[in-house]
Amino acid sequence: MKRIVVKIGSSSLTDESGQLSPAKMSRLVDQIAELQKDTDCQLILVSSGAVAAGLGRLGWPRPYITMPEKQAAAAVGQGLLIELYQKLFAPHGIVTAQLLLTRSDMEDRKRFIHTRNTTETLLHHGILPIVNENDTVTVEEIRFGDNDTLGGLVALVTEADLLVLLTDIDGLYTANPKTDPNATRIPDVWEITPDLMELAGGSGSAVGTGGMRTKLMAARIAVDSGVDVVVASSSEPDVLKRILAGESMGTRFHSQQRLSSKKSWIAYGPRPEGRLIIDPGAAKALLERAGSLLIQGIREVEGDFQEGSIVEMVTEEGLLIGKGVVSFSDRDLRLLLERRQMGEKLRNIHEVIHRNEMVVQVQEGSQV
Ligand SMILES: Nc1ncnc2c1ncn2[C@@H]1O[C@H](COP(=O)(O)OP(=O)(O)O)[C@@H](O)[C@H]1O
Ligand SMILES: N[C@@H](CCC(=O)OP(=O)(O)O)C(=O)O
Repeated sequence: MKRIVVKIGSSSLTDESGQLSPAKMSRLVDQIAELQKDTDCQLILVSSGAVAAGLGRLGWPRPYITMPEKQAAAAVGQGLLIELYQKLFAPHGIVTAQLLLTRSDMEDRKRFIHTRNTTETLLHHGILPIVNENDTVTVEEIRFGDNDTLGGLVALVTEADLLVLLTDIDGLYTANPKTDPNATRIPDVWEITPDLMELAGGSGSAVGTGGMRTKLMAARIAVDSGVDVVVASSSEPDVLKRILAGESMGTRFHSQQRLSSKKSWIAYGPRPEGRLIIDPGAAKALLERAGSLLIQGIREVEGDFQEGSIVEMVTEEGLLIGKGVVSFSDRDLRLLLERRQMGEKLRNIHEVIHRNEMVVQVQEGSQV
């Protein structure tokens, strides 16, 4: 059984006037329904379009709206979006479910697991989850900000096999083809390097958010979690079926390894609440011997955090070595460092971050 997350961008769901396009949506719905019925695939849809649908219905001009107006438009539009999906999926006998998530649902381990359990239950009963950001309640601190990142995290939560980002362009190009006519498509990506990130620009349409840049960020989350990613054009006939049949379409980002679900969550779920400055010996043990972080390797403690919080491990030169679940609060760690300074050996203190609870970054953005 294959599990596929399909993310559809606003431009693929709306017409030139910015309103939801039933014609575009039904073409995509028919493909998803066909896959769900005729293959052994489980599908999860991440759909944008709430803001566009709301603005379209209300007739508000996009360039002049405030954040509360955008959120109000999303509240109107999300209802319209789901109503239309339900109407289009019903003739196929498919029941849909709406999941509205915020960043904090991914940061909190319990809420992350509840999201996973709910999704599993829906899939088990053959119900199609349709996910969007809960735009109405999100303030900057708890926003994903774009649905590409949300798609990457949904692929991580659901331990998907494939993430398909459907958009208005047939993949990643060497430059934004809307501004550079010499740009050529890149069919395969084996490593998302900083140079590749440089190629990706912002959105090319009035309704899109993030452009190719956020698609690459989403691809990084997914490939690090062992999920292949395809960026392809939503208007290509039978695009989903052809991708699943192995046809080379758009740009495929190949995953190299599969981190455990817990490690993927540590890497991309929560924001770190503090930093541990570690010495060169500890950095070497983490990078070369996959060791745990011991109290002896810590030089300094920064931030306010509790046992169980996620913290970063950084060298004195500022190089980020990794992230992990810390076993002590910042207060207790500071106390232990003071006691060490006073000559105590601290031999009976167990790991500050256990190796099973950490993700080590050998270079920016890649984990082992
Ligand atoms: N290097 C690039 N290759 C392809 N597209 C790019 C590139 N840089 C920027 N883009 C832009 O990204 C857009 C797709 O992203 P976006 O507008 O956010 O769509 P969506 O609403 O589907 O998420 C393309 O239409 C294109 O203008
Ligand atoms: N949550 C927003 C989507 C924001 C977004 O990322 O849009 P897009 O770049 O079109 O995928 C909405 O439903 O309008």
